[in-house]
Amino acid sequence: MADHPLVAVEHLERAYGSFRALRDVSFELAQGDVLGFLGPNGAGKSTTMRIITGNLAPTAGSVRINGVDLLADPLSAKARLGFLPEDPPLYRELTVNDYLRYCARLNGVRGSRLAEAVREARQRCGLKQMGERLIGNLSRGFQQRVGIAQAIVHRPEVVVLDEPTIGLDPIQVREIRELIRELGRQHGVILSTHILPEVQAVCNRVQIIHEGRLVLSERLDALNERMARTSLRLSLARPVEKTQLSAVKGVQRVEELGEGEFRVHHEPGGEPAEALAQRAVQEGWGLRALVPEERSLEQMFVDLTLKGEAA
Ligand SMILES: Nc1ncnc2c1ncn2[C@@H]1O[C@H](COP(=O)(O)OP(=O)(O)OP(=O)(O)O)[C@@H](O)[C@H]1O
Repeated sequence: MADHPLVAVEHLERAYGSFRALRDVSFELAQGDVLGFLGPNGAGKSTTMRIITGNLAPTAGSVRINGVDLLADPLSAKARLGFLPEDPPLYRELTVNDYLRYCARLNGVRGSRLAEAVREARQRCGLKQMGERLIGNLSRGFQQRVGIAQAIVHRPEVVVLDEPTIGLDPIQVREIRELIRELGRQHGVILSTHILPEVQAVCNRVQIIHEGRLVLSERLDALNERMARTSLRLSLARPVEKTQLSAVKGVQRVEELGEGEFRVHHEPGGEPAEALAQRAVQEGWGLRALVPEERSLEQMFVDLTLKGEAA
């Protein structure tokens, strides 16, 4: 089944009564992908995650997990999936080993494979020494590791993580992010989060959902390239016409921001900063500042979800 995408979502729709929470959502996840799934509150992230993990039926559309249709063959499709919900279903009164054994059995791991599966999940999640500890006595960070261990104990091809670093301290956040990167080497990972730097730290793809529609789905390296500098912020002490600035070599377009402030747009890589500085000195424009501007993921998120701009 190596030729299938790990996850293939096609034309997903979900209505709650007359409200359309998802509209024609389609995307794929490939082996090695760590996909950051972003969206403002109420955009449809949880609905999508619940459908993909087989916990909610779509109104229309299909989901295939490594080629297996989730609706037609849910048991087989779900065996290929691991899920860490926002509130992991941990049994505080069980030891880590007992809990992981229980989860492995629920996912069809039996017999001699059981002990090996639990040992491997513990090892991969940094819980090697924690097997006999009660879950209720572990720190929040270690409990989160147990939550991730239960998601991978049956060696699924796809791991879905919902807000995995919420409520952790900065050191624990770093450790869990490192673990997610590590998971990406052996599984396809879908990571739902509100934390944009988290996406930049661990994901190779990013997807933004807004009002039930995907408004961005892109590789992070391509997105970073697109967000690379394409404008300069220029501040001048004396009055200057926009046309004088547009005439400088390399300038594509000029926005007047008021009080001697301008945004000067240019081609990626074709920065006209030097030419502008020279002209400002020659013409006595009173150059106060000339600073490259970068579009951040946060800026793009705001543009797409607040202002409804195209990316
Ligand atoms: N059972 C339900 N009945 C009616 N409307 C619902 C139901 N579940 C979700 N919705 C609505 O569907 C939309 C999408 O909800 P969803 O929980 O998927 O959003 P989300 O992106 O996960 O938001 P958040 O980040 O706040 O969890 C929201 O407008 C929500 O109010």
